[in-house]
Amino acid sequence: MASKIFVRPISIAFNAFRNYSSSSKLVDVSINDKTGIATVTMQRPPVNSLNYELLIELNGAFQDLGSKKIKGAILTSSLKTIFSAGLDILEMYKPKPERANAFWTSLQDTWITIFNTPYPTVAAINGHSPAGGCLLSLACEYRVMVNNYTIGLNETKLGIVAPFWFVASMKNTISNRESELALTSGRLYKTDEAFKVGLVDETAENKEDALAKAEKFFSRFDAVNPIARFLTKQELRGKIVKVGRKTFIYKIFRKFQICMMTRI
Ligand SMILES: CCCCCCCCC/C=C/C(=O)SCCNC(=O)CCNC(=O)[C@H](O)C(C)(C)COP(=O)(O)OP(=O)(O)OC[C@H]1O[C@@H](n2cnc3c(N)ncnc32)[C@H](O)[C@@H]1OP(=O)(O)O
Repeated sequence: MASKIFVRPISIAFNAFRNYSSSSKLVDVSINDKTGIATVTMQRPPVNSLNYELLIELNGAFQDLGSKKIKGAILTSSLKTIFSAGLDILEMYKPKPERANAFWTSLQDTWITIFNTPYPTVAAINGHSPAGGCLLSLACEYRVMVNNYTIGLNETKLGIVAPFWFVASMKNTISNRESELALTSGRLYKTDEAFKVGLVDETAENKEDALAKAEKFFSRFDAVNPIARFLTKQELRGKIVKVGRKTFIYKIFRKFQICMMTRI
């Protein structure tokens, strides 16, 4: 039975391409019917800060793509100099418990969805990408970043403790040693510095260049069985997701509040 699944020809997996474009207020999704590559564009000016509504739309977009048999998906931003400024500060300022719960759940769900997609993913980071913005890119399988911007998990500089699954995402990408140095100091890397430590896989001159390089990444899977690929990805990433799910909002929230209070 299993071998039948494994020999399913790739052409069958990809024969469902069709012109597709869907634009909601905060996220635009388009699929190129020639290449089968989807582009998911965050469009929440001024800085694509991640509030509940944007996270819900992002999560929905990546989930929907799972049923469209695409070749891969690129996550990028419609803004000129910002990929994402991370979590919306207003969601964290004196939040109502229900909203805080829904917000936190939507963040974790979105991370899990992107981290676990059956199709390959690339972040085309066309601007600054601190904290939660960096997390989104870490959830993708590959990162191409335009020169002269910054990226990193800078939570400690803000007096915030990065949750376990933020840390695990970083450690899934760069070494444990570099993660420790980066996270404890809240380091934001310039594009070239991020490239040197492997936080980004390629640098780009501009957004077009980043998108072209992102598209090229998918071609390395042309001769790879998509199901075998996905099962391998799950094998590599599954444990991180399991532990991530156990991280409970109130533990994080309490740490955050205590931390913030000590700063006031
Ligand atoms: C519940 C459980 C909790 C649980 C809590 C646990 C949290 C754990 C993890 C936390 C993860 C996070 O992502 S915490 C968020 C971390 N994010 C950051 O530190 C980013 C801060 N922002 C920046 O560094 C910069 O703004 C940057 C993105 C580079 C853009 O710089 P620019 O000079 O181009 O633009 P700016 O003038 O600074 O910003 C333009 C406007 O956007 C606003 N803005 C900037 N960042 C914003 C943000 N993150 N959220 C909202 N608004 C933001 C500014 O205030 C400005 O508003 P106006 O003045 O009105 O125009």
